[in-house]
Amino acid sequence: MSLRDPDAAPPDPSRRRPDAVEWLRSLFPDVRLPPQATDDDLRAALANGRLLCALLRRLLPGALLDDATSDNLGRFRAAVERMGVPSFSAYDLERGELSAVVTCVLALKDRFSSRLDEDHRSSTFLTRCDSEGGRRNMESKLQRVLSSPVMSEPYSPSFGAEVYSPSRVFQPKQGYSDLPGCKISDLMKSSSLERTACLLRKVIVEIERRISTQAGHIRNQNNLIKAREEKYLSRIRVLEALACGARGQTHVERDKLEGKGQLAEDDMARLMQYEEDLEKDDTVVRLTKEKDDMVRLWKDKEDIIRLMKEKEGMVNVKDVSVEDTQRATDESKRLTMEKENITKLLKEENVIRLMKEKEDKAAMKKDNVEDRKQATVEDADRSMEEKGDIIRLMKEKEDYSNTIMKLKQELQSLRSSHEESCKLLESKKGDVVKLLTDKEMNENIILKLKQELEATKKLHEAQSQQLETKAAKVSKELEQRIKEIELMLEDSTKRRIELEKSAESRIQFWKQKQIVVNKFVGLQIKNAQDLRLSSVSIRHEILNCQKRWFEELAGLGQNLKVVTNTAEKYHAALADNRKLFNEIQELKDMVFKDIQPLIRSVLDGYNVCIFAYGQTGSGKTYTMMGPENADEKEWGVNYRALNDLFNISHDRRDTIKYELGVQMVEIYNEQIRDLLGSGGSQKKYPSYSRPVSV
Ligand SMILES: Nc1ncnc2c1ncn2[C@@H]1O[C@H](COP(=O)(O)OP(=O)(O)OP(=O)(O)O)[C@@H](O)[C@H]1O
Repeated sequence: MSLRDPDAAPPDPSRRRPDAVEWLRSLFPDVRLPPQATDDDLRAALANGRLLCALLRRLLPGALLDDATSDNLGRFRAAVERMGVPSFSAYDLERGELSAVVTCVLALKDRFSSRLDEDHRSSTFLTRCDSEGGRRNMESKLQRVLSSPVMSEPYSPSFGAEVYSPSRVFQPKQGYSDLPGCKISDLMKSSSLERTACLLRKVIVEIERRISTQAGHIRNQNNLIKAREEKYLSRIRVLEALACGARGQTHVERDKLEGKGQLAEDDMARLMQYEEDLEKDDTVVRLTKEKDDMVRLWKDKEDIIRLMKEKEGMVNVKDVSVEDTQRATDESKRLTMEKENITKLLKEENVIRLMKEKEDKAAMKKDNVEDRKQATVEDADRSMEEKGDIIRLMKEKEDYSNTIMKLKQELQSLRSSHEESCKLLESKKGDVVKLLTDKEMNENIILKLKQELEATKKLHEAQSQQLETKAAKVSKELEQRIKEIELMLEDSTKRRIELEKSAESRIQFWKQKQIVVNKFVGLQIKNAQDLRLSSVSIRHEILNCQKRWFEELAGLGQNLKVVTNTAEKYHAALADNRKLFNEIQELKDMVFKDIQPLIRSVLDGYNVCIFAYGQTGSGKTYTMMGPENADEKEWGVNYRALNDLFNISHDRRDTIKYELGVQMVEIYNEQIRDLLGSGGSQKKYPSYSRPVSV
């Protein structure tokens, strides 16, 4: 913890923002913050709160407890408020004055800047000690220990020089003092439990060291107070002696004056007054007061010694409770009060004694006044000279009084400083009690860890025993296996020899077989050569055949060309025929007009025959019937003839009644077939020599 000199002058207000900016830049070199940053620059850098959170994480890992909140600024402000560092409002950072923010940053700097240096040294040490993956874990544990109340230094000027250094935590003591650094590193690497125990042991050592340092400080202060006390006691003794000497001398002078009886009445009265003044002089009172002061000093000393003893007792024995301390304090107060009462009584006794002495002296004075008057007159001249001596002594007395006043002031200042020391001791007492409770807690933790370590050790021993037995068993098995393997090796050697022998015989066999195969191969080569010759002749024959086939194919191609030409000619002829036939068909009304008188002669009783003749597909049926679904214009000769006959019979119906009958036959393959009769298709006529009537 950084300690600030309370007497140091406050920082220059104009330097506050640059100081804060410089510090932030030194901690976070990558942050976008120019050296001469303005308020706006600083506001922009700190606005989202990330830099502030990073700063707090760097200064005190684990300070940001409220991780559930996503508001970085809120987390930072809550953390600094918990730490007792002056905080600021969100408005200050957004739009308001930045002085509160700068104050907060500088307060953190004051508190943690020296710790950062130590952390740097600590991280260097840790890097040296442990380069494994567990180093981070170790660092975090160490940081937790460093940030615990046990390890935090009390904020006291007397401990300013005892700034905590993490490297001192690992400074071995007692059982580890003879271990080198690498050994400690090995210890730390050995296991996490041992490492934790080692770390806690070192923490305890550090706590003990601090307590002993505090005890040393208190002892030194006690010695200092004791030395001062002795010095002032000796001074008081000297002053007391001087005061007694001055009083005795005054008495002697007065006795001389009275004895001579040479002083006048007023001189006598002055002397009496002087004596009374002497009696009333506050020297005795002052001395008594100083004595009281001394008594108080003794009391304070005893308190300090008692506190020291209590603290040492607490440090060494560790079993003095707070209740015992309170009881001892009450006892001490009671003793002090009794002592004060005794001192008061003593003072009263002294006063009574002094008053008695004064009364005795006054009585003696009255008895001897007459004698003294005479003696005073005789010694009047000498008394004048001695009066000068008295004045000198009075001056000396005043000097002594001044000295006593100065000493008194010094005593007062000493007392105030002593009271401050007492207050400091009281505050330290609280710290020591806190340290002791922390120590007890740590001791409990260590005890638990020790127990765990013991349990782990036992488990480890049991496991190691199991492993040893297992290893012994495995070694036995391995020995047996080696023996078996040796036997197998012997067998394999024998087998190898046998195999070599059999291989030799087989080689002989294969050599003979090779000769036979060589002969067979020679024969096969010869056959292959013959086959090659025959294949050459066959190839020649195939080539000849191919040649012949190509010639035949060429002849066939020419024939095909002839056929194609013929077919083309045929198709052309067919088209010409069709053309001619169509021309003939166009002349078919014309045909019916030619045969119409012949057909009408049937009505006059004549037999008529219309006979179509031609090759197949030449259009005989078409000429006689016409096309299918033909209209009147397309009718063939038959339809036209019948239509004409029906029209004539219809025209002649008044005069002549005609009966018309139809018969259809087919002549095919020289057979006549009735097409309209039932089962006519089966009815065949033997010949068509008989005339057919239509
Ligand atoms: N003048 C024409 N105009 C159009 N098509 C025709 C003509 N003459 C014949 N045809 C057609 O030619 C084809 C053969 O004609 P059709 O049957 O009359 O010949 P066919 O001499 O009676 O044959 P078959 O002796 O084998 O009975 C038919 O499909 C017919 O329609």
